Amino acid sequence: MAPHPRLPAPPPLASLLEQGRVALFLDFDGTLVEIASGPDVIIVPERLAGGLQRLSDRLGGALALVTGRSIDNLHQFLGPLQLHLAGSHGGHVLAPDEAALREAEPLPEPVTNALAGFAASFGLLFERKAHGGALHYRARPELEDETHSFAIGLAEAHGLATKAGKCVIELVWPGADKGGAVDLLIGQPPFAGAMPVFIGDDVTDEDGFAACARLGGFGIAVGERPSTAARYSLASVKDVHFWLDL
Ligand SMILES: O=P(O)(O)OC[C@H]1O[C@H](O[C@H]2O[C@H](CO)[C@@H](O)[C@H](O)[C@H]2O)[C@H](O)[C@@H](O)[C@@H]1O
Repeated sequence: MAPHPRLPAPPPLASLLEQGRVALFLDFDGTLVEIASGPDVIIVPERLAGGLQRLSDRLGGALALVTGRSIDNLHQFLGPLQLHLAGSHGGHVLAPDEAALREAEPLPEPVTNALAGFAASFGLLFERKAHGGALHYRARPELEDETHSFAIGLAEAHGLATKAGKCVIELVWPGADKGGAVDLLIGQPPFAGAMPVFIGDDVTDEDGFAACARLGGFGIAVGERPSTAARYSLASVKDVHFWLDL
């Protein structure tokens, strides 16, 4: 992938750490693992979980994964993790000992049924999550507009919110966003006082970039998607792994 057209590469992590403590907030899909044709067929490097754990130790525990996936789903791919985890776009946040820092409810059943029904009718993939539900149209990109209209209408009818991403639109509870996860975690002991840095590839990561900038840190956008709130960029998942020394 070509380098980001507008944003420079970040300074090396080692040089940031020479200046003071750093807290890292890492998106998962498209940042730590390559985008694949569906949520269940991603390829997770064997060394990834161990590498994240070592990086967290290097940062004194100031590392969190902040993902749109549910935390259970993340565990299926990475195994048990002694890390802070924010799933469902920040709607559900756990400390390393699994104490809940933020909890969320499942979506109402009629909403889940409506999403599943729409997916079945149009040949889309419905991803059922603990605290949300996603319609994936990667296999039928021509249905983007129709899928978005349906999801937005359904969300409005039930007082819910939507999150749009790469070939996906999801229904979530209002207030779930990655910036909120950063705001919550930066008040926790391993993160407090450290410079926050958020790395992500998708639209939903912009809230995380903006929160870090507001808190004196910055965002790093991954890939070619133009970012409005990041200060730096890295071209690919491979470059993220290199920058993090995973
Ligand atoms: O916040 P993230 O960790 O980036 O999660 C965002 C969504 O990622 C997953 O969907 C995306 O990745 C899939 C696998 O590569 C891809 O097939 C899909 O098109 C992408 O949108 C995940 O399935 C969602 O639940 C996450 O919200």
